[in-house]
Amino acid sequence: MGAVTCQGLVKRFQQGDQTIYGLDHVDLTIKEGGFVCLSGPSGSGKTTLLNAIGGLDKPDEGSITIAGRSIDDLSKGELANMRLNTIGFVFQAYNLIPVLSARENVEFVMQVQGVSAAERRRAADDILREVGLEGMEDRRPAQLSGGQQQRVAVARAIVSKPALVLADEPTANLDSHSAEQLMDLFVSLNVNHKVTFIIATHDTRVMEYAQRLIRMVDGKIVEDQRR
Ligand SMILES: Nc1ncnc2c1ncn2[C@@H]1O[C@H](COP(=O)(O)OP(=O)(O)OP(=O)(O)O)[C@@H](O)[C@H]1O
Repeated sequence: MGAVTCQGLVKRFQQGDQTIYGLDHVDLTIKEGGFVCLSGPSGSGKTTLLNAIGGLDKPDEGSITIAGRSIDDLSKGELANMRLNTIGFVFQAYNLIPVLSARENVEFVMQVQGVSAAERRRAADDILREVGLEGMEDRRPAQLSGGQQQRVAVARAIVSKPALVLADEPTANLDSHSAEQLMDLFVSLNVNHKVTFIIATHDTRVMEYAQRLIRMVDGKIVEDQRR
């Protein structure tokens, strides 16, 4: 379900009178259940690639298939639906809603999906326990540490059991212990639920977990290493 195919992706950005290639003819196939890290220097196109795969930013050229379905011609509404039902996003900035508790933050997506209140609560509490936040369900983000907030963000991203998780620098603000816990959680979802992971990172601790390490430079894939 979580397979991804990118063919001939090009994304150009205009910076003054210069054209920058965020993506420069990227071809990439990731199988269902893949655990892939994107590495490369700052500005090499990792976020641009995640945004294209997640349907957040349309490439200028090329085509993308997610879970066997082309997303090239989807409307904004259809893309939003695909994100809601197929993809979990984990960003460096946790994007939690400050006035909501951890549980309410996790429930929020399910509310949009139309899940009943009782089922939402059960699923939110289950996933918060799984990420190690039992007993903290009623705390607001400001009452949690950075690592704990990141785990709420992860719980929110995975509560609906997406086929694909896209993570952009998920450990950037985490201490070693929290980073390790987060990666163990990702691996267990990958192994037990066959969730496909694509993780953009500068963090060598994260790269050690990759089945496949892709290196980008100037919008191009320059190395694709399978382990
Ligand atoms: N909205 C934008 N407008 C103009 N240029 C952009 C935009 N988004 C990205 N770029 C440019 O595209 C290139 C790729 O950026 P991208 O954010 O994908 O890199 P990255 O590998 O994720 O970097 P980092 O590791 O710093 O997060 C960079 O040169 C960046 O300046």
